[in-house]
Amino acid sequence: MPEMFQVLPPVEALKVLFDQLSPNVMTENVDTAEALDRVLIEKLTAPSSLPSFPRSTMDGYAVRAKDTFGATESLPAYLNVIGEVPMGRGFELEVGLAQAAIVYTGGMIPPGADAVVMVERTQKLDAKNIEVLRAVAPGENVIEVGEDVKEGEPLFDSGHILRPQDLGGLMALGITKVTVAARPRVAIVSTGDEVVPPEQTPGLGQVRDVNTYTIAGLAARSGGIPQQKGIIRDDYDCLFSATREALDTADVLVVSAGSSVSTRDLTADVVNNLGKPGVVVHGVAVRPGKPTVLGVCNGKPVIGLPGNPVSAMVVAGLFLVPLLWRLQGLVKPPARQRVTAILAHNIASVTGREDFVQVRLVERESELRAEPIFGKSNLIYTLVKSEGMVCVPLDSNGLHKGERVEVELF
Ligand SMILES: Nc1nc2c(c(=O)[nH]1)N[C@H]1C(S)=C(S)[C@@H](COP(=O)(O)OP(=O)(O)OC[C@H]3O[C@@H](n4cnc5c(N)ncnc54)[C@H](O)[C@@H]3O)O[C@H]1N2
Ligand code: MOO
Repeated sequence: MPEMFQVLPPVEALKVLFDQLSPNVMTENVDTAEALDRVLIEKLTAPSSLPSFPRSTMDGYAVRAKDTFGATESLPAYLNVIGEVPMGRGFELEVGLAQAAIVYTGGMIPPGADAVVMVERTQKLDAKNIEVLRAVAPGENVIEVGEDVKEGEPLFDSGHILRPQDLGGLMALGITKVTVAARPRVAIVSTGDEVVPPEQTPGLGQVRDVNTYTIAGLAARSGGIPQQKGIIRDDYDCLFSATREALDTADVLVVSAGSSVSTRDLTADVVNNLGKPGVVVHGVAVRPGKPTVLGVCNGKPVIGLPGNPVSAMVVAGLFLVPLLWRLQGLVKPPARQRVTAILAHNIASVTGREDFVQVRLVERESELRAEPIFGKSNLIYTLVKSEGMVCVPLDSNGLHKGERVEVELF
């Protein structure tokens, strides 16, 4: 039996892994239309101003503001209508003294005009003449050239994660292609003689594969492309050839189970033989998830997850998620949503270890309560029934009922 491992705090373990990786980020040029949630790897500035022509924000009449000064219902200004500004086209005529042009919302303000009177603030005298019942100030109801964004203005820094409104903003400027980080391909290999595919009815002593799917989900949410490589027997040669093949076409390898120290646990040996330097961390000061393997094989990161479903999910959250963002050029993963809640029960821990406890959030008397869902890490429905996790920090020996805690939401 091998020696029980030396555990490292999670932050240190992650640093050991990152220190072995190249800082280079793989990029690709993609259609902006397809770039939602991708990490931008270029600095973008506006190639032109928006809007590129002055636009009306109202349906009404484009006028020279000074021609309306002093106008009231009892003493209106009289203006001559010289035409109608068509939508999507320019307008030849200039609006001169005591003149107006019909304009619609979003239409171009014609030359000479500097404001728009809303149609309901006017009265039609005949086909060619109107009364203006209220004065407008210069610029009123007008969007100026560059009011949205000015030519040359910085838009996004490298490292920005593109949101729906960003895609719209880029398209408005005609930026139809962007350089983004390539999505890391994450090969997921599950091991275990007892693990069977979900579509199979488990025999005595067998369980359906859970981890492949929770890990694939986490990887996809972190910008990765999961590659599900199936279930491999607890046999060194089988696991070695399956993981070597998987690594050939992936950027990251995740092995579920076999990360502990029994004779059946092959992950560490396999990682040591897949490439240099092999295992860089075996054992992390975290519960659940202590028997974790982190390695690098010829430049590619490998994570050996403990097989218990809760442990696999916690460890993937601690290492796979930041790793995938780091491969996409982010030093830190985007902050997860958090809420503050009152802890409903004590959570025991010991110093020198981070504990992650799943909690259900319940609103009671307009206060949010975090109810820990205790259970063995071999379960999956403790995770399914919870909304987030509470972390008991390394230097704490527990959290007390009634304490305010931060809940990191799933
Ligand atoms: N003597 C010791 N035994 C164990 C220790 C220890 O320190 N000393 N640590 C325990 C802890 S903590 C964990 S976590 C597990 C880690 O085990 P392995 O990573 O080696 O994984 P297995 O033993 O193969 O599996 C553990 C458990 O998880 C189930 N499993 C595995 N794969 C899947 C899957 N894809 N979907 C669903 N469930 C899965 C498997 O059936 C086992 O029940 O070691 C403890 N033992
Ligand atoms: O670490 Mo095990 O992961 O506590 O269940």
